[in-house]
Amino acid sequence: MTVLNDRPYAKMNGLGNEILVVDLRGSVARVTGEDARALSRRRETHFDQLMAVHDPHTPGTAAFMRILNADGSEVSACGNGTRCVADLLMQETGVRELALETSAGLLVCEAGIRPGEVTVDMGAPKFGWADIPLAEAFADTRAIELQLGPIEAPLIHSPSVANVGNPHAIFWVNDLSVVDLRRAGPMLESHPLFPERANISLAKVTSREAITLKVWERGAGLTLACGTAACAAAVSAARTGRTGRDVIVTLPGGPLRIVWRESDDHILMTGPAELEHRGRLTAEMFSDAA
Ligand SMILES: N[C@@H](CCC[C@H](N)C(=O)O)C(=O)O
Repeated sequence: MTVLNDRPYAKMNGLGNEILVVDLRGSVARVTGEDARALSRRRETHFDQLMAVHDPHTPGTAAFMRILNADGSEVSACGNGTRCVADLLMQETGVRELALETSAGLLVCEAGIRPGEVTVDMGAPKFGWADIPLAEAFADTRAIELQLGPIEAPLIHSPSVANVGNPHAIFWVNDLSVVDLRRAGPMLESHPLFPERANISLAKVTSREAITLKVWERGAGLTLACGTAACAAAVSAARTGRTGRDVIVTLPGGPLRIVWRESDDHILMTGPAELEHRGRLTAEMFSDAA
């Protein structure tokens, strides 16, 4: 019998990015990659990211979170999932501010003006080639050498790269359908330049304050929204002079506000979290027959 049997879960979403929150507080149970893949295959627990919520490791924090993609890989950041967990724990305890911990550090979360709205301090971005990480040295990561399509007339090229807790490549385009991300995404995600793979975005800057974004997520595929991709696109746009530091990033699932604060270099992401249903995990959810 799986150790996850009878654990409570909440099916949520952040702008349509499907999030499964599994509450493991008070137990020593851990979600394996295989568990995650099994849950993701089921309709009622289907997810892009699974947020496993554990008892806090650090005094003063509300919980420790492990994050797994639908393919079972473990990662250290998920913007939409963080808002979902924060909203759930804020509803549970009545607080309007709390800190969550991941393997990458602390994330301070604050309730917004509208119900379900949360602002997360995502910390400072990293731009060094080894921090992304890239497989080879690039002095300037605002535009690296990578292209798709014919050598003399590439369809997309020279992405900006950033690490906002996870690796992102942002291709600047005038037309978001210039390439089919369903086909191009898997190739670029696993390109030899990205030793830990990467999240791949097409970004269209529509004004100094607005970006439209489509994302192919590492380990999950095309999603309706990706919080960290919105952060990576916003800081990369500001860094390359395309926008200011306070932008609305519109994804297929809707908009996120991203502010890259000058005083401490931190990124603030604001957007909604929505609860769809709650349930309890059962042993049969992990069996092949399910
Ligand atoms: N949907 C997420 C990002 C989740 C992790 C990503 N797929 C990765 O592998 O780095 C978000 O909202 O940030």
